[in-house]
Amino acid sequence: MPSSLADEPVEHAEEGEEPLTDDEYAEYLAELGDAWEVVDDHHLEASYEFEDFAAALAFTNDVGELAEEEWHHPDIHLSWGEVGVEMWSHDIDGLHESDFVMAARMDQSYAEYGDD
Ligand SMILES: C[C@H](O)[C@H](O)[C@H]1CNC2=NC(N)=NC(=O)C2=N1
Repeated sequence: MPSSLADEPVEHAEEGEEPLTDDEYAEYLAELGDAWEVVDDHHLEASYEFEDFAAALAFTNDVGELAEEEWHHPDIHLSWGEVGVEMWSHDIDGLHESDFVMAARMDQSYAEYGDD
């Protein structure tokens, strides 16, 4: 069973490394949930929906803990019932495999907020 993207380590971009091109990131994007899209070949963007503000805040905190653990941080927009996320590698001002790993980890976390 091939390892899923979420199981990959978050390895930061090397100094001077080029951002991924659309051909290079296509395979990673295909492994992410439907919430994600690439914007301007620069960053990943997703919007996750929740039943209320409290659930959206809890997810925001989960993402924040993940970001601190991996030292790889998204921009997060918290609203009532919705969390918007943007993910890219500041060091190379573009996309790196680590951004897709983080997005896959966020999808995994979101799966725990089922519509029960
Ligand atoms: C100043 C701090 O070390 C840098 O911002 C680290 C931590 N978090 C980061 N997060 C993201 N998304 N990209 C980075 O290059 C990055 N580098």
